[in-house]
Amino acid sequence: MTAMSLGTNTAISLRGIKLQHDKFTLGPLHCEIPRGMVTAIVGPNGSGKSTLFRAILGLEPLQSGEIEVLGSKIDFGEDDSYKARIGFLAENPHAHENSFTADEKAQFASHWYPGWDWERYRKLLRHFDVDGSVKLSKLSKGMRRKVELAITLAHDPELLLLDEPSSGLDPFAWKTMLEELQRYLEPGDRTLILATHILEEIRRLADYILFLNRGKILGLYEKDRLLDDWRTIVVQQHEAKGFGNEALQRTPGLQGLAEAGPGVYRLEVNEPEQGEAYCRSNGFQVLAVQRMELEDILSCLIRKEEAKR
Ligand SMILES: Nc1ncnc2c1ncn2[C@@H]1O[C@H](COP(=O)(O)OP(=O)(O)OP(=O)(O)O)[C@@H](O)[C@H]1O
Repeated sequence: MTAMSLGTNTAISLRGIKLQHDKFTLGPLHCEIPRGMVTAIVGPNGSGKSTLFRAILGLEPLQSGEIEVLGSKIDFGEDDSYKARIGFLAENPHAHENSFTADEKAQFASHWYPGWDWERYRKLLRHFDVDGSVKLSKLSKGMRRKVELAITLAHDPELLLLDEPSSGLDPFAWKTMLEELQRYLEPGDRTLILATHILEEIRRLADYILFLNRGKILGLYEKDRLLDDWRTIVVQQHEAKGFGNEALQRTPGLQGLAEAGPGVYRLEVNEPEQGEAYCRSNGFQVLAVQRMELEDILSCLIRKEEAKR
């Protein structure tokens, strides 16, 4: 680990990191994940979200590049004291912990984390409605998830990394989880990074969306900006001009274009005002303009990326 070199507004800096697993390559990734914010890591199955978490925790040797977390440069297998400031919830429970009860696992964690707070742990278990004296192997998947969440939150980490936190949770437990995460974020200086497929989680929690596809970062987007900027515009060509969409290919901010009927086109744009004005001034009547849902924006980004392959 080396001295502080990160800007105070950065929680994690990925500087050209690259690693390889058989046929899967993660990276090279360049990105600064903001501090004091919630970043959702979003991407299709197998895009590398869990691998990225493991790399951030120094559990994956890098082929190249470097990672800085909360001001500490990670040296694989070296000093890992920075981890006491992090809470990590893995995607799957660890089988070697099956014979422990939740309280026994918490006891173990309490020695490791200086900020451990038994009162907070017990409150979280009560709120999640789970019994800490039951062996982890005897708990249902969702119950065990709740225990793991309580243990991850009990030391009030500066940086919280959650890999698909709601996996297995029923809708009531999911709501409790959101409440607890919102409570965790209340002081305003906590950084939460979560990998998730649940769009409602992203809508409710995320400030930023880090979009991964096939081991590459497609972008780090400010969520509100993404939702404000992306629109679908449906246009119809004036008959006198004849059919053809060549002019539409040059629409400002064009991200996607499809024919929706004879002379009718559906555009996806991220410069809505300029895009609409351009269509009007190029012989198209604007039939509809609509904000896009997050899932449509994300699938458009993937389509664009796949088209490059
Ligand atoms: N230890 C490993 N050895 C070999 N391949 C691995 C290993 N870990 C991950 N992979 C491969 O790396 C790729 C990325 O996996 P990863 O679990 O990071 O994706 P993910 O985005 O978290 O997926 P999901 O959304 O399904 O959880 C996959 O192709 C996976 O098979």
